[in-house]
Amino acid sequence: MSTIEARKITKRFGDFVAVKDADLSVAAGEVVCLLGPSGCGKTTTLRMIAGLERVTSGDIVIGGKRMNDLSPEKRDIAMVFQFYALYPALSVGENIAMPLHYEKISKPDRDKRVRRVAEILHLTEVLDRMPGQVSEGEKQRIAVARAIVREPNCFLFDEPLSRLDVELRHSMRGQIKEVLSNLSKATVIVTHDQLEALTMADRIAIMRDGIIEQIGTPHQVFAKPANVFVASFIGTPQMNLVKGKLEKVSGAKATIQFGGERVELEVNPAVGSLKPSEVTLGIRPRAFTPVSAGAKDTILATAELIEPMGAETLVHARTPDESDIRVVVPRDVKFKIGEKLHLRADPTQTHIFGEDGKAVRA
Ligand SMILES: Nc1ncnc2c1ncn2[C@@H]1O[C@H](COP(=O)(O)OP(=O)(O)OP(=O)(O)O)[C@@H](O)[C@H]1O
Repeated sequence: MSTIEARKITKRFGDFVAVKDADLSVAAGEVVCLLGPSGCGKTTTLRMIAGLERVTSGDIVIGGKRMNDLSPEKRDIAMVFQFYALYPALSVGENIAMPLHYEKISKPDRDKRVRRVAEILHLTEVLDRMPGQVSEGEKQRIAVARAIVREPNCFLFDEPLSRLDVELRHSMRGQIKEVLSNLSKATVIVTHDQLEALTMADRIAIMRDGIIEQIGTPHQVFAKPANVFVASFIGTPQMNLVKGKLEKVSGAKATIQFGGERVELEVNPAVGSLKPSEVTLGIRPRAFTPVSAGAKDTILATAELIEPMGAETLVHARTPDESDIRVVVPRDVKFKIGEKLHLRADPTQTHIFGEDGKAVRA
């Protein structure tokens, strides 16, 4: 059974808490990405699962077995690091076969396994070459081939693509995802690149300051961020997060003072339980529709900077109370700098966060 469970794992370095009470459960065949800013504890979490770092408290359970006291080689996992070192004096095929030397496998079986993973990773053509004679993308695939050739219980990847250029990273994401989905193993990938997480993960665990803030599918963390941090971290351009004052809620309509205006917005019913208070409104840049002047319940803003982005245009605008907002419109919607925008926010993409920063949801 290929599963990974971290149960309330904590890691202290002296007085410093690098990871706090992290719960993570990865099913067989599932890819979970640990995503978060630098220093949030992603690598430490991965190293605790691998056994390269002891947990201060909590349990690591792999394949249903508690692993806390087992060394990395006894955990039946394969790790792929950012800096994969290939043996320069060995051929690609010999590099891939390396992990099998420690196992009792006959030479014909070993060759068969190397050929099979080489086929999966499209390396058959380069098996006889030396590492100096292959491209960076091929080197990365060799590192992955070396990890999967042993057929371990699960995989751990630490920033596997960060050394590759943008184009190669893009194609490798798809290739690694495809290989992993055919292997039915539990996999954890550490990354600080949200695009990598959104494209490769079945679920994403978003970390900040040693704490897992939210775990969910890429769609869940994007469409229903649990708090202001997740909302600000996921999505490009970043979600607009502006302070507002909730004045009253009646049914599905809330009256909110925001951007120098008093607007009535459609909200989810849970907002009805809030007392009048300071709130943070979260509106994705693509959730605004420009409407004509005089339309009701719109947000007024002045265009300050216009950035063409190909099929769309990013407009940086400022509300009368000096909040900066980003608005993305199709390329054919033209604005001039200094022009007044009247914006309607899509209620299904308008999030309300309470004073504690947590999303208010039904
Ligand atoms: N051996 C150690 N001793 C003391 N502090 C450490 C040690 N290893 C990590 N830390 C600290 O723990 C925190 C989490 O580090 P970690 O490497 O897990 O972060 P990360 O999210 O992987 O960051 P990055 O994306 O920059 O690699 C950091 O503040 C780091 O300085």
